[in-house]
Amino acid sequence: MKLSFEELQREFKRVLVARHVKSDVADECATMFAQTTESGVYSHGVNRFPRFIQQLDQGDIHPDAMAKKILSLGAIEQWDAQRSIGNLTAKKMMDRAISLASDHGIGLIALRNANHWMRGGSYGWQAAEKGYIGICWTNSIAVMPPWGAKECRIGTNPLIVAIPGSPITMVDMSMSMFSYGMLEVNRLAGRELPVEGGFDDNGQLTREPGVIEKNRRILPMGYWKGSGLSIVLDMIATLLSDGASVAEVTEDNSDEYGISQIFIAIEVDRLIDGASRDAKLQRIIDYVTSAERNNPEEAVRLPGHEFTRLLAENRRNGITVDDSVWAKILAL
Ligand SMILES: NC(=O)C1=CN([C@@H]2O[C@H](COP(=O)(O)OP(=O)(O)OC[C@H]3O[C@@H](n4cnc5c(N)ncnc54)[C@H](OP(=O)(O)O)[C@@H]3O)[C@@H](O)[C@H]2O)C=CC1
Ligand SMILES: O=C(O)C(=O)C(=O)[C@H](O)[C@@H](O)CO
Repeated sequence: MKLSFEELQREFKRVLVARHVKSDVADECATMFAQTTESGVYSHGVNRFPRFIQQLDQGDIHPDAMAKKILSLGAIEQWDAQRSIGNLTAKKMMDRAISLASDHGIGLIALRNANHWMRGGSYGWQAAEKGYIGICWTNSIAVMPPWGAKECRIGTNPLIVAIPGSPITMVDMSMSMFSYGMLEVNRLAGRELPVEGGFDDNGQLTREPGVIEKNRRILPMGYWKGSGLSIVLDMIATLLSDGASVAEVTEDNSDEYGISQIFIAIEVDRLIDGASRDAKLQRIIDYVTSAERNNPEEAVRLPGHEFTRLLAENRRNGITVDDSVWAKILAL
């Protein structure tokens, strides 16, 4: 089915207000879920809303809580999210990193006790829209086996790197070959994965999303490389925030809450003039996209460059929402 931004936002807000979330908080949170969906990231917008409500109902998320600053070390600050709403707090933390970067050239916020932030790319994009390089990542509960193992011991810990420019270039990627959200998108559409995404119960590589969602033998992106990167991202977030690691979240908590996140903003405009910046970026873009194509029908593209088109299409034609997902939300 097709829905408008307003229909999505109104329904998300209704569900939140019905759970006694304050009207202004519900409004902002609903707007972020609707914006993520409208941008084409269905996995962590509309599709993930029922899971967010489940965590709110369980008491994992504290809707009245506000993040509080713990300490300040020049361009670095440590904050405690106090289990507040993940997407709202992440937005505030990137704003704070940008403000530090405008004073120091770079700003880094390490956040503990946080909740799932949904689309990590929202916060990288937020920095890039203001002219800053945005880098952020989060840890998670253990949902992926480390390279060589069968049992989940590491997080999908997505890493986001966003570069200001026209258009913004941004990688927003899970440390697994596919995020669980993208496995769900493919399963709901009845599609096989374009490449192997994990192992089946017999230890054979598989493209069946449903099998991997069930057995959780998801592949790290780049095999051992994604496994290693997931581990060091977890270590940095844990140390700088003095917060919980994937091991602690998994062994000590009843679900995925109390996680650790990093938000970095870096100044660009005082290091290079605008015309040189644009020319250098354009040269990179042209060089990459003019590579001889493997498949003549498929253009070579840069990450993040599709969002402006997707957003315009969704605004023009309405936003595609899976019927079963919407039915679940209407019943909340
Ligand atoms: N715990 C958490 O918070 C988690 C959150 N997530 C969120 O899930 C969402 C989806 O993540 P994930 O499934 O890893 O994303 P994808 O695998 O869909 O994409 C990963 C990256 O690869 C880029 N890309 C994909 N195809 C191409 C291509 N043909 N050419 C160039 N670049 C390409 C994407 O750019 P483009 O966007 O332009 O397609 C994106 O930057 C993210 O928002 C992520 O933050 C994921 C895991 C855990
Ligand atoms: O992978 C995802 O998608 C995601 O968003 C996650 O947070 C974790 O992998 C996990 O919570 C999925 O159950």
